Amino acid sequence: MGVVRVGLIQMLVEESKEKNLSRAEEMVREAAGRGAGLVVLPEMFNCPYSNEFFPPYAEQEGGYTWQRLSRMAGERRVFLVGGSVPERGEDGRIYNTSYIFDDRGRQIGKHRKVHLFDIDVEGQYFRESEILAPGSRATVFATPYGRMGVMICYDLRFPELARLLVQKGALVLVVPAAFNMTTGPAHWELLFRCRALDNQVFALGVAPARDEKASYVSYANSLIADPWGRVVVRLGEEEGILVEDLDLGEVEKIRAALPLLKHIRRDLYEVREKLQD
Ligand SMILES: NC(=O)CCC(=O)C(=O)O
Repeated sequence: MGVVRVGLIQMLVEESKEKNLSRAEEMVREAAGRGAGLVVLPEMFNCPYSNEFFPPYAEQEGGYTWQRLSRMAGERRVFLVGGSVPERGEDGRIYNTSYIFDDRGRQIGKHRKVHLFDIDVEGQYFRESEILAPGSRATVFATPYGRMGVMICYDLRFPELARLLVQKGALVLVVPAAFNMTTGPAHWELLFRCRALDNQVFALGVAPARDEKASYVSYANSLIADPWGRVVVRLGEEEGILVEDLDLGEVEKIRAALPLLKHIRRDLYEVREKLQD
């Protein structure tokens, strides 16, 4: 367990996949140049966040976007959580998928969004389930700094999934996301602080920059919450990169002083993974 310098990429997502990939590449290069060892991209970073775009943008694992991500990680020598992209699964269904690479460009993890974003609140309607299929696994990956878990956006609202990741050893929750202008101001920071505090971990939220002209407007505000439940740093609505050192030793220190995870009454209740495929 050590100190990891993270780079959170809050990039503008446009309609052109090629431009999005080039922008991601540039910003990953900049984050690496500033010493980041782990870099994170936002949800659907290569594709506008809208159901109509998911099928034409979907690619299979190992496809063009995957190869570009692998190259970014390997060339820049960073661990890379490749935001998320529409994935065409082996079953023909489309998933909202995050690929994770080590600093040699080798895939070391893959998370398919488990909870699909189907909401109808005043100011925001979305139904991912009309196009996307849900994943069925809790994803943790190993780094030289410690283990980390991945959730994609709406997944963050489910404390059971965060707890499963923590039970599997995650010290950091990495969350590529794209909240909107209704739920973002109300819940974004609160959710990150809660998941960080109730699991005593770092929680990283990485969103696209805000584009008022898009059909779905990202709240942006990429941020880091620490195991004490504080927001350490936060961006605004513009494009930018958050580079920050996380001392993962803090997790152990805070857990020793305030032993929440030890005080769980496993004789009364439990969170358990049920694998489905
Ligand atoms: N892309 C998403 O899953 C959005 C989640 C969101 O905005 C929320 O309020 O939850």
